[in-house]
Amino acid sequence: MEKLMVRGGRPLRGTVTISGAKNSAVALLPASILADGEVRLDNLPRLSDVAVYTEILEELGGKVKRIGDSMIIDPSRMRPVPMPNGKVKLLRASYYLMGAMLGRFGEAVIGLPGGCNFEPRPIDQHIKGFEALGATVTNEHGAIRLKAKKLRGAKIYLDVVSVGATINIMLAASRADGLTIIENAAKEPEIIDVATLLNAMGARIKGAGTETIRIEGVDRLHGCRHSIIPDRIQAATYMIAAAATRGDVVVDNVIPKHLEAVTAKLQEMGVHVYEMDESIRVVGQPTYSAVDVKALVYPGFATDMQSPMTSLLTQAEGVSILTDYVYSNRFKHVPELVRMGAKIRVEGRSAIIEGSRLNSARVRASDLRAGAALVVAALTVEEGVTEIAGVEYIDRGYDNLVDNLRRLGADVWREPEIG
Ligand SMILES: CC(=O)N[C@H]1[C@@H](OP(=O)(O)OP(=O)(O)OC[C@H]2O[C@@H](n3ccc(=O)[nH]c3=O)[C@H](O)[C@@H]2O)O[C@H](CO)[C@@H](O)[C@@H]1O
Ligand SMILES: C=C(OP(=O)(O)O)C(=O)O
Repeated sequence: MEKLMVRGGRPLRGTVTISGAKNSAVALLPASILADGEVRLDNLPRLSDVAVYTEILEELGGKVKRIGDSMIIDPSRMRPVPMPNGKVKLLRASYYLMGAMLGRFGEAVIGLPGGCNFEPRPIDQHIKGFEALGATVTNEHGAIRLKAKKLRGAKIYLDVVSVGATINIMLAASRADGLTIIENAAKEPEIIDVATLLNAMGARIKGAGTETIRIEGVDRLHGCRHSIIPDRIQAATYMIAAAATRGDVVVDNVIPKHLEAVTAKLQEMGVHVYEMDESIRVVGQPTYSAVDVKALVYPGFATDMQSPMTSLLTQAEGVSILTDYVYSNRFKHVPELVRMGAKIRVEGRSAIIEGSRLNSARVRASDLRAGAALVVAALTVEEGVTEIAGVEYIDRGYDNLVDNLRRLGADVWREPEIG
């Protein structure tokens, strides 16, 4: 285990290039299971979640070749190996194995997912979708067994807007007989990315990115080449860190449209933000106003950005209220920020944040974005070194974080965590 050491107080300056999106990559990798030829993914991020998923594909019998930031997956010899335990427990997105294996083999046994458990994260809508497509789904001691002789298209209305359920149903329905319609679908850019890959493989999916997705099932899906969209959450984190340190950073290789909610909120606080074609420049200012933030489904302010945003709001004058309407309890970063001197209290699904000066401390990341929040907070601290344990969570979702921050002028390094 390692910890991250941060000597803060230096404004971030320069350019950071954003990698491909984690939440796309962890859906596109299992989507390759559905093809009968080679799938090449470009702009693949270097993340522990991607490394674990690659090993899972190999355990299924896939041949995987990594060339720089690309990966070629040959799924032709894959088998429906049961995976009740093991690597599937290490990440949330292992649930996509259910939809992809059901689509390709008509069967799967997959342990309930792991990953960041900042609160209970049910998968009832995924299961409802698979059952509507004709699968039998049983929970056997914490592993989900799925079986279907033939999947049939169906109309599925999601009770809650769920990214994972929308993608999982798209994966299985691509190989079903007839038409599937998902109503109340999630609209996140990663869903469009998965639909783009599946369509390049020969699927017939329309409406991804809207609340109604129509999937006409096909008999076979073939290999293809696809470039993964930029990671809007990593990009938002650097934007927030640039503002928090009163720096001047160009965040490059982004789709500015995907970041509109964070851009608008930063501008409302008084941060100067300039959008270009494929980059965004963030210029920090000496003072910021308090603002209210509501984390919502896309195109709202993403829940994954709310923890780093909490850290930035400690730098504003006055009281900000941040409410998470997606995950009501996603506030495990708050006690750690309080340890650093932040004045924050949690009431129901809101964090009430008073502007305050932060100090260095020993803190622990309990999940990926809680870790990002602690990094942003630590970068603002004027004196001393902040020690952030739990770096393995941060490694799930930030490509090359230490080098990127150092290139921007931060004093950051990793050390072994002893004891
Ligand atoms: C790998 C991946 O892409 N992870 C993202 C994905 O997670 P994930 O796909 O797991 O999140 P969902 O969009 O499914 O969850 C949204 C809300 O719906 C609830 N729900 C979800 C499914 C279900 O069957 N039943 C149910 O009640 C959840 O508890 C949550 O309150 O979207 C989240 C919300 O944008 C992000 O925070 C995660 O980074
Ligand atoms: C919660 C997250 O990821 P996951 O769903 O993979 O745990 C995240 O990316 O912030």
